Amino acid sequence: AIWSIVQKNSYPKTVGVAEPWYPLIGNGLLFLGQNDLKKFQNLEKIFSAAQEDLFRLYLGPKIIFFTTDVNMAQKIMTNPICMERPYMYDFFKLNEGLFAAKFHHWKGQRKALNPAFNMKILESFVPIFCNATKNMLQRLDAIPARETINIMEYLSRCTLEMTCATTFEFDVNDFPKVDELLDYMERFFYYGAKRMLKFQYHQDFIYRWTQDYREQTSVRKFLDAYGVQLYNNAHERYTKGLLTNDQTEDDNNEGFRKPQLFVNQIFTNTLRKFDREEIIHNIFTIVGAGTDTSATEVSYTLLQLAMYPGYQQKVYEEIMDIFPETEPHITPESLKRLQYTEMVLNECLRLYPVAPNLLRENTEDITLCGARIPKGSMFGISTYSIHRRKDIWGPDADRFDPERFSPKRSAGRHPFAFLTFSGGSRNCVGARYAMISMKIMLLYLLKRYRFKTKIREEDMRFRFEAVLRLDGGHLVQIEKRQ
Ligand code: HEM
Repeated sequence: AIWSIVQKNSYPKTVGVAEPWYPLIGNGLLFLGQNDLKKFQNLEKIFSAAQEDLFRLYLGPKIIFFTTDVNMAQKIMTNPICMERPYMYDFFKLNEGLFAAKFHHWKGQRKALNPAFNMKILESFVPIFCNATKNMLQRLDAIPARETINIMEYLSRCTLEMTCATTFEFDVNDFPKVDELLDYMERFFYYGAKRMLKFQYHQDFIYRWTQDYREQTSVRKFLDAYGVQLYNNAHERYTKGLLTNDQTEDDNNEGFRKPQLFVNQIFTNTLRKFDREEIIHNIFTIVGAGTDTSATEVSYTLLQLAMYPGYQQKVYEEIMDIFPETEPHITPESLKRLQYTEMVLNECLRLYPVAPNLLRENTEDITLCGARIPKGSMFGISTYSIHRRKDIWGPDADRFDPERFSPKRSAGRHPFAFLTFSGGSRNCVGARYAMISMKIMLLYLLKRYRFKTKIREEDMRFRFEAVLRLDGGHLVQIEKRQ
């Protein structure tokens, strides 16, 4: 107890402390015994009350130096000595993949995999995105009129189909238990995020005795068996010379490029050799990072449009104006013309950032706000709070207003004011992939249906999970357009 008091007072006042704070447990009372809803609310209360650019949150003896300030966020996220992933990312057990990898490991991987998300490759994915969306429409068509559905369930199945098909040419519709697979993936990430806020579970030797550990392990076993099967299959194709990195156009089909699947990129990478473990972890990373995220953001967007029929009509009119055909010709270029739709999407990405908090670690001592912070410390950037700062977004920052992203109002905005895809070189590698696929989903969905909801913006409550989860789900009714 004495040591924790000494530790608390060893920093200057410029680096505040979240309250309530107690010796030994630090800010633990904000989370101990609280449900996921309350945990989220308590964190947000602290963040919105923060006066200092940098303040400390104590999970027991562990400190996280949090910020809700854009300049501080930029300082941390662009500093090469703050690119490390803290130990908490180990809880996801994907350390050999891009998302959770330690800095020395990550650097070479990221350089080698950046080209796997270039525009030419993304363009070759467009038919896959369209097909997955059309399959979703078929499932939605079967829903009786005026029935309330959680649209997220349909969207996550659709994005799983997209990520599996673009990662390793796997059609999830051939898999007899797709819903089980989705459920397992969601649960796997859920346990990782839950463990982050349970500091008493941070030590492996304690966690190993918990029910959560047993459940996370059984979920992982299921997913691992699956990952190994996929790896073996891809490896066999690779040894037979069937995985190539060929990006030339198909002679018989003008303008058509064979989709350059992620697995091809990784097996045939000329910049770096990936071993078996790295390939399996990266496959899980891409499918994991690309499925729930895009589905969540499109769900929030549809819900928001259902709340505001005027905005929905405006997006619909833009879509019909640019893509009036039943079978529109879609390219990343033509999607760029959906400017109002993009403003709406960005506004939803601002209000509902899928990762409400980002974490980093420093590999060398650093001085911030006059305090010397030793290497190996943890930093937290609250994107959710930055996105709702009234000094940046105006007094109505909590309100949905797509005009905030008009070119005029965006001009001069701080580059770290909008962090849904994170910032600095450890940002989201799939951001363009996500934007293209999300626009395609919105395009088809809004062309076909009108969305309605009984949910009101002020009633929305969030749960602390791996992604920003809406309590009660994204409940909407769909009405087929004539
Ligand atoms: C709307 C959709 C998405 C959002 C909001 C989003 C957001 C993010 C964020 C915030 C991070 C950084 C986390 C951090 O700094 O700690 C991240 C990392 C990452 N994302 Fe995304 N993401 C989305 C879609 C995707 C998609 C579709 C893919 C792949 C197909 C993807 C792949 C990744 C990967 C591999 C990383 C780790 C990057 C690295 O550490 O180098 N994401 N994403």
